[in-house]
Amino acid sequence: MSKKVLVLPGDGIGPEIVAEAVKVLNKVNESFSLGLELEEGLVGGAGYDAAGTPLPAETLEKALAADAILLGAVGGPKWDKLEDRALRPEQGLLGIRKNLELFGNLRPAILYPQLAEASTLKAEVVSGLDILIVRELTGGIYFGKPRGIRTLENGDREGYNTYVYNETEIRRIGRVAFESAMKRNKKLCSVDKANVLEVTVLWREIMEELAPEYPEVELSHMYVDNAAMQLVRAPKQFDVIVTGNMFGDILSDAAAMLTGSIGMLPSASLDKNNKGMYEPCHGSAPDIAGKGIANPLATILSVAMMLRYTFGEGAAADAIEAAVSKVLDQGLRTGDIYSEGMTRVGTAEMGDAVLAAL
Ligand SMILES: NC(=O)C1=CN([C@@H]2O[C@H](COP(=O)(O)OP(=O)(O)OC[C@H]3O[C@@H](n4cnc5c(N)ncnc54)[C@H](O)[C@@H]3O)[C@@H](O)[C@H]2O)C=CC1
Ligand SMILES: CC(C)CC(=O)C(=O)O
Ligand SMILES: [Mg+2]
Repeated sequence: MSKKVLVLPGDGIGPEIVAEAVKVLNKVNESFSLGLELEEGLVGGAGYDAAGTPLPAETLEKALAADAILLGAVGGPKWDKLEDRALRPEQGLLGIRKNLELFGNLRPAILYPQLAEASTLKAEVVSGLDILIVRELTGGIYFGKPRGIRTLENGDREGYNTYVYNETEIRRIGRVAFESAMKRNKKLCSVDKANVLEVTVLWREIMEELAPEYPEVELSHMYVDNAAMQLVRAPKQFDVIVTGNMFGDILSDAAAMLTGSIGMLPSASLDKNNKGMYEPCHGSAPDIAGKGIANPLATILSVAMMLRYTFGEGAAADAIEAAVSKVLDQGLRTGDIYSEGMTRVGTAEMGDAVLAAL
């Protein structure tokens, strides 16, 4: 069986954090004899600069041929002035997600006990936090048509997007969420805005329709505004959350802070066969790019998810997660998770420490 990994560093801090994750991947590849073959590609602003498009044909070809993709992040101010939005770096990322049908986005928010001080919430509210946000990733308002900016007859300009989901899309992400809940604490909260948006009335109906197939799972529903509040009030009431593309994007950034930093949140974006793209939940962080201070742990933990979900290499994944825990035990902290008395380290030092802990 081929085991190809495509590495797409992208923009901003992307290349810095991916370099550390690749060191870790190479190390476990060797020590666990995983037989992975790595190759690199260009995406996002890097793709645009080299080939005039955020998703060069060669990158898409490599992505389709790969079993897994490791991505850093895309985008940044350098490309913000592009008038044609189809050429923005983010479209390269969305293009991969759509072309590869990576509809199932798993975003675990886990608080490492060593980081209780770094969480925005009090220790008693977050200790032991381990929740999973299941976000639909290839539909909803990020992809719905029509979309654009048009000029009306009166000369006013109008921006518009379409929030649409068909039942097939809802059912398949619903199944991912129910299956995840079955493997965890059998508690699933579906987040929507069914008091206002018909698309989420259908979302709620389909979740209810699926529920009898998973009688052990306790299904509840919550409006997204309340869910945002509950996440920062009492996050441990949740186990698995399932929601649409945009709500999941927003809620997962909020959940990140419960774990200390967005630099701690990994993700898996899976197709129906568990082929996947793995990336940190954060963006290209232009404000700290090039300074060597970004936290590489979300990307390193994304490698662990890749080994577990796509390659079924649980032991290698466990080893990476244990190594991350060990460096936190050693008191090493990048700036985003720093608290008094700890040792402040840069991106490469953190990566090297994980490598040594392996
Ligand atoms: N998956 C992707 O490639 C994503 C790309 N973006 C793009 O990234 C660019 C910047 O977007 P922002 O809204 O600023 O979000 P961002 O996630 O890049 O940054 C938000 C804040 O978090 C900090 N941060 C993020 N990752 C960090 C890390 N690993 N270590 C330490 N601090 C970290 C940043 O320094 C910044 O203060 C934009 O072009 C945006 O479109 C945004 C989100 C996801
Ligand atoms: C292009 C965006 C949808 C990326 C993002 O913010 C995310 O996936 O979390
Ligand atoms: Mg996001």
